[in-house]
Amino acid sequence: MAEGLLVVVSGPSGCGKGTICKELLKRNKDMSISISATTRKPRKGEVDGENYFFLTEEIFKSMINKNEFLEYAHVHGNFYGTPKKFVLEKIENGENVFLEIDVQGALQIKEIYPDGVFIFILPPSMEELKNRIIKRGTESEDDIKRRYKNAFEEVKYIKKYDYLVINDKVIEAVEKIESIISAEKCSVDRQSKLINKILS
Ligand SMILES: Nc1nc2c(ncn2[C@@H]2O[C@H](COP(=O)(O)OP(=O)(O)O)[C@@H](O)[C@H]2O)c(=O)[nH]1
Ligand SMILES: Nc1ncnc2c1ncn2[C@@H]1O[C@H](COP(=O)(O)OP(=O)(O)O)[C@@H](O)[C@H]1O
Repeated sequence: MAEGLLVVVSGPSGCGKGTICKELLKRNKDMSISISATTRKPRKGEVDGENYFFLTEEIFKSMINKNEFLEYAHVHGNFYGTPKKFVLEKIENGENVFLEIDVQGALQIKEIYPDGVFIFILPPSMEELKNRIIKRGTESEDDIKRRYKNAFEEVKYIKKYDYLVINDKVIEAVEKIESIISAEKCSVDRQSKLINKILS
């Protein structure tokens, strides 16, 4: 069986990564999303084991020591990491897995898994980004400032990614990502086993 795709989605806070991934999962039953671990405190309405695994710094660090993360990074003052087991099992099983992670994590994944598909999301403008973070209403004023400032650092890494999707209308961004995945699945490199089978 062909391996599933590992799809990395990054973008500044408030650009709409979460919204887009949620919609993608709703529409595509063969996709799953990796649930990250974090030391950030849960936002109102966030559920442990659904949005994130909310951990203490002590437990997070013990997972680092046990090599249980595919990648991890310190972002906006908290630790975030991708638990290894879930992602590797799904991919081996032929399923497509999304990682919604920051640029530091994406670069680590690129080193160990260059076959991944790397997508960067941008809002239509930085003004709109600020409006979206404010409108979401989940962050303190200091955190909004920090996330907005970090956005300008994160966008410096866009060229490390394979694709850029602008999230103006959610549904259009979702459709673009679905098209990227369809095209990637048709790539010659990813189909060498199938080519051999057909030609044998
Ligand atoms: N490296 C890494 N970054 C992550 C992971 N999970 C989430 N992030 C990133 O951490 C940042 C903050 O996430 P979050 O606190 O949910 O805030 P949001 O981006 O404003 O929704 C975002 O850039 C996420 O993509 C992870 O497992 N690893
Ligand atoms: N295309 C869009 N147009 C308008 N608002 C959006 C759009 N995409 C997301 N939002 C809103 O912007 C806010 C931030 O989106 P979210 O998915 O939480 O971003 P991220 O996960 O990148 O931090 C949310 O309130 C969400 O409803």
